[in-house]
Amino acid sequence: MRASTNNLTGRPSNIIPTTTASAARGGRRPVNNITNRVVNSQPVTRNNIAASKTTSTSEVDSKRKPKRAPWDMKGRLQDMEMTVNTFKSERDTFEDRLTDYNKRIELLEHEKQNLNQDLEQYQTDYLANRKEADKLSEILRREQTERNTEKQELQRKIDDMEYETSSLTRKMKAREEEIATKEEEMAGLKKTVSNMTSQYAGIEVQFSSTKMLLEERTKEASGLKEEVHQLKTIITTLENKLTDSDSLRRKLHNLVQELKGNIRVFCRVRPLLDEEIKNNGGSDVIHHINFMDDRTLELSKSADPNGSSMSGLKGRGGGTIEFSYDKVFQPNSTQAEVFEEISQLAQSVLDGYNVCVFAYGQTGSGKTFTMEGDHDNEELEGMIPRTVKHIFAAIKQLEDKGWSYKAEASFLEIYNENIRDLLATPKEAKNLSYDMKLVDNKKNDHYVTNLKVVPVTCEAEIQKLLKLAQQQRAVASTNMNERSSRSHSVFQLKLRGENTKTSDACEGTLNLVDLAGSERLKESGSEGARLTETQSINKSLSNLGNVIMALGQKQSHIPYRNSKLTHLLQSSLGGNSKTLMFVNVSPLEMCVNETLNSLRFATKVNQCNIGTATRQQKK
Ligand SMILES: Nc1ncnc2c1ncn2[C@@H]1O[C@H](COP(=O)(O)OP(=O)(O)OP(=O)(O)O)[C@@H](O)[C@H]1O
Repeated sequence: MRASTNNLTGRPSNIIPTTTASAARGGRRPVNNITNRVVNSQPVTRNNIAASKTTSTSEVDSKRKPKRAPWDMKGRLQDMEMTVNTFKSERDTFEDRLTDYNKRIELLEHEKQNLNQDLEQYQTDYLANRKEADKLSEILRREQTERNTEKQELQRKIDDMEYETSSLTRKMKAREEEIATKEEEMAGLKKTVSNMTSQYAGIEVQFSSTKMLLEERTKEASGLKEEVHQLKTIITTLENKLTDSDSLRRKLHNLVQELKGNIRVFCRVRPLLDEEIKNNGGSDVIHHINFMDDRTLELSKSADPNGSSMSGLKGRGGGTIEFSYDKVFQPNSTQAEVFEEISQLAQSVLDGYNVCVFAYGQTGSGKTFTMEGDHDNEELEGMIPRTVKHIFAAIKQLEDKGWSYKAEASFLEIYNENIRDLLATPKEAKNLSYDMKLVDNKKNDHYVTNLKVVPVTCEAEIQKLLKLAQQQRAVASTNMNERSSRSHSVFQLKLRGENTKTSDACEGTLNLVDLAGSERLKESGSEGARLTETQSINKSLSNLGNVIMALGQKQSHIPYRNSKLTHLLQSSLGGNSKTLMFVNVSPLEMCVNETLNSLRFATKVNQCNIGTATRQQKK
């Protein structure tokens, strides 16, 4: 156990050295004082003693007066005794002082011990304080970190707020400007309002007068309404009458057609081609043909010393002759204009009629152009593609009325009285023979054995077939035309319609025929194989004429079987069908004799009444 302490030094309170009593009384004793005191105090050493002894001996020597004679032994003994005594008393003094010093050393030792204890205590305290200080600095560090974070957070908030403040200030400024503008506007508006108010007063006056006027007009309008109502009734009646008259017109149209024998003839004169214009001195005027109106043309011919015929009067020289047809198309007529005139026929096929369209004329007169045209140029497309387009568009429209149609197409040519399938490739057609056979004995419907009949659903499919056929058509050259086509081509489209709403059904066939060139043997200058071709063509064309004439004259025997062409078209030529013949005419003056023949043939055909077309209804 440590002695109880009463001061900061930790020295036991009961041990107070005399030398430090005053310091102890004054509180904490400074260590330096002790050190100083120890340093300043004289240490008890032999030298010190000797010094003090020396001092005492000299003092004794100074008292030794007078100096004793060497013989004075007694005196000298006395002196010596006195010196010994002096030494003795000095020794005692030194011993006392030594004792004193020892005590002091003891005290200092004790004090040193206390100081060491104090030092230990200080060190312990120091360590404890150090630990405490570390703890506190850790806390302080943490606190600082937290405070820093808080400070940063607060700084951020301050920044945000500053930003917000600045944007609000900006907005406020903008608002202020807006307000100023609005105020300006308002001032303007106020002015306008006041202007308008004065105007309004004027308008109000006007309004009341207009109101009165309106009342008058309303009265008038109600009268007019009544009138309109009456007029509407009249219009409805008229419309009904119009519908009736339209159907009457159709009836009359059909009646006219019937009266005309259902054969119509259109004449088309082609324009001069570029090369021909050059040869014509750069002019496209056709001098020998005069167009009187859209139904009549006049052909003139200068006197011919060789005596070619004009009006059948051989050798009588030049003159003019007039020809009239259902329509005459001049050289500048477009394909679209021509088609417009035959579109009704296309419609008739859908209604269940057989329709036959021929193109007749000499080589190079424009038959193929009229029937097929240019497949790659929509504007120049001929009657076949246009009819097909028209039919498929009409089929689509008729769907709403409950009609659905099935269509089948075939395309053949008759060359030298032989049939060739234009839709079959040479490989497909190899070893096949094409003959005409009756579908059944009761009817005159014929079909061609082995002929490719392609079901078609759209115009595009037919266009493909037409292109294929065009590639395959036999084109032979003659003196008359390099692209002369020496065969008849027959495009056939069979349509079968059914109406789900009315249970009606019908069947119609469309025949579009591009006949071979009609030039006479003499004009064509043909020889050898060409001669045979021309003879064959002439034979079938003249037989076509014979059939039409026989039909017109209502003969009991119609010579259909005399040629493949008439045989094939038997069901489409006659009372049952609507027939149209294009007579194509060359504009070349050198071809005037052929033109005359063609026009005469067409006139004969036009004069025929081949019967009444009947709709082929199926039940
Ligand atoms: N209306 C027309 N407009 C412009 N060019 C035409 C017209 N008619 C015919 N042609 C042109 O005249 C030339 C002869 O016509 P196309 O070949 O049609 O005669 P074609 O009577 O069919 O002859 P072929 O008997 O040899 O078949 C062709 O170059 C054709 O493009």
